[in-house]
Amino acid sequence: MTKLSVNINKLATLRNARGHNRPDILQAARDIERFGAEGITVHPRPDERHIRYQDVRDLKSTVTTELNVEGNPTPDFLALCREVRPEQVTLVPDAPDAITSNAGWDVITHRSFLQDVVAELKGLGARVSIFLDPDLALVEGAVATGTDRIELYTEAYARHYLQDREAAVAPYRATAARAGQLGLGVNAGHDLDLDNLAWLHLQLPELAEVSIGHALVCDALYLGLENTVQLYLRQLK
Ligand SMILES: CC(=O)[C@@H](O)[C@H](O)COP(=O)(O)O
Ligand SMILES: NCC(=O)COP(=O)(O)O
Repeated sequence: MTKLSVNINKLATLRNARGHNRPDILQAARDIERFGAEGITVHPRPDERHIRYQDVRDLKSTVTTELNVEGNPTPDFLALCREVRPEQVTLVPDAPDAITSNAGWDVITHRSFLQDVVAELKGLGARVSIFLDPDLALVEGAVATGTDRIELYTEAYARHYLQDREAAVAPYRATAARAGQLGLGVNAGHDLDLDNLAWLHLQLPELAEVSIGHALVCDALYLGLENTVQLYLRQLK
């Protein structure tokens, strides 16, 4: 079974557009869980342009499924993880000014750094996942960090899906299969949507979790949040 973790960054973007608390992202997280999602994902960025560090603290006592906190393990981010102890931490090598995540880890170059970070986070009780490009050559490097899971960066899959879905998914299928053989769990995320999700799910039997935000929140503007969460869940059946 593949779990759906809803990324609520874009609800915080909307809230931050005014100085008030509308939409209330804590209430939204509760509702998203009530509508059937199995996790809530947030990606606090250093400029706090959407999710704020205080949101992560507040979400920890609100979320009853699993809180997945994504980010680059800077000293501030690690201090937040020590305080909040999320169920899952997804390490993403973002530059502070990145518009959105745009690459997975170079797990070879950063092996020793990642080993230290993964060990500390696991010591806090978190499951750790490492954001990774779909590249077979990287899987053993990911194993060497001690991570529990990888999160496959699906931007390229989403970009090529409509042209040739078989070619688009092939590197993901191979990378997920290798990860599974080596004992790593497999998550996926970035630009997944109602068009491309079912095919990825069908082709990757290892897929434990998808985290989806941007497209899901856009769809919710037209379809409503409850209906949208359920439509995404249906793609994972
Ligand atoms: C890690 C990842 O794939 C990202 O998609 C991220 O969580 C989204 O962040 P933004 O909402 O800031 O684009
Ligand atoms: N880890 C990916 C994520 O949380 C959401 O990415 P996106 O759906 O906003 O592109």
